[in-house]
Amino acid sequence: MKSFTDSPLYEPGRGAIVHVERPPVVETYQLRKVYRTGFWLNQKIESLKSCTMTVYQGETFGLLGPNGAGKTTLLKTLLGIVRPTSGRASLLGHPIGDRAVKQSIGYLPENPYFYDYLTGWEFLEFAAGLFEIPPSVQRQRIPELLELVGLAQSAAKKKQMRQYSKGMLQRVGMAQALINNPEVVFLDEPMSGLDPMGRRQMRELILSLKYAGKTVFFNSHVLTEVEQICDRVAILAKGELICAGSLEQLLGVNQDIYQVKGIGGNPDILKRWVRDFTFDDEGWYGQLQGEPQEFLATLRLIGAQLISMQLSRPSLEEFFMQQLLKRGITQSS
Ligand SMILES: Nc1ncnc2c1ncn2[C@@H]1O[C@H](COP(=O)(O)OP(=O)(O)OP(=O)(O)O)[C@@H](O)[C@H]1O
Repeated sequence: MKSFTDSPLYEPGRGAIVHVERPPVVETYQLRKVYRTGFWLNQKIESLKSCTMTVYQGETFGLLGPNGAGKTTLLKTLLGIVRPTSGRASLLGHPIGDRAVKQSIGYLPENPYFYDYLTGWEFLEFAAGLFEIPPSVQRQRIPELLELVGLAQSAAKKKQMRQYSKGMLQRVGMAQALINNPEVVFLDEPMSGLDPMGRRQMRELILSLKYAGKTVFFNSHVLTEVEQICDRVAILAKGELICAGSLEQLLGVNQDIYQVKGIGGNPDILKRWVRDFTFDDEGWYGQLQGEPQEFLATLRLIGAQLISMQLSRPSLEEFFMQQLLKRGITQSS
């Protein structure tokens, strides 16, 4: 597979240059963050190294990377929670940290702290109060949001949050991130701790935000979900942005390799045509080696039936692992 870094769209250190007509919402230029730790603050941890990237309006953008890559640091820097050591960044055209922008952004932290003794409803009223949303608007918006995130009104009104499951807390957190009807939503590991059904609902919710024209920027380890919902992704490793682009740009479509699946026929003949030939109750499958037309003619001759034949491309997970291995990263920190 051709690496994205070989493509003309890629400039080392600058990530992808994608010509999109939409205005940029997030822009960073050589952003760097060094944490100082230790008793004398004499130990340095370089969490972000010269990070330059752009996220455009209306995009669903996924930031990927192993543990300790610097994803949360980047998100917190954009939100003005962490001060960059050097470099520049802007959010909705304003320098990061500008208070005027905070009205237009929503944020779901990775490990949110909720007030245990408040009900979900009371917590949302509290969050709405921070944005000075009038009570009449709150009365309409809170039930709408609860419905959107799939949390029952009765649970939100009656139960204190210390009695909530991880999934319920994540839903309240998401409702809180949307309370001000933000233009840009930052989600740090939104799928974490959710069961398959919860992940699916979160995925649908993120897609509904995208269709509503919001820009969604999220960090995730769940690459299969990212592959299904993101317009563009970037990979961060050891504080460095190693690539960024749309899934087509990063994964490409390998024109030569077809994944084939079928039933029947003589396995000995099929093995000559199908690499990694595998056979189970549902039939046989593998990668076609040879001319598709000749293969189809052979199938007719041996009485086999083709179920599917698709151009293959690596999954995002395979691409992700390749990129890390290329840089000698075999373990997360
Ligand atoms: N407040 C801090 N003080 C010192 N070091 C920090 C601080 N916050 C993060 N770090 C370090 O910076 C590096 C990047 O951490 P960060 O949390 O940004 O990574 P991450 O990609 O979000 O990881 P994860 O996927 O595990 O959440 C790590 O080595 C971490 O230990």
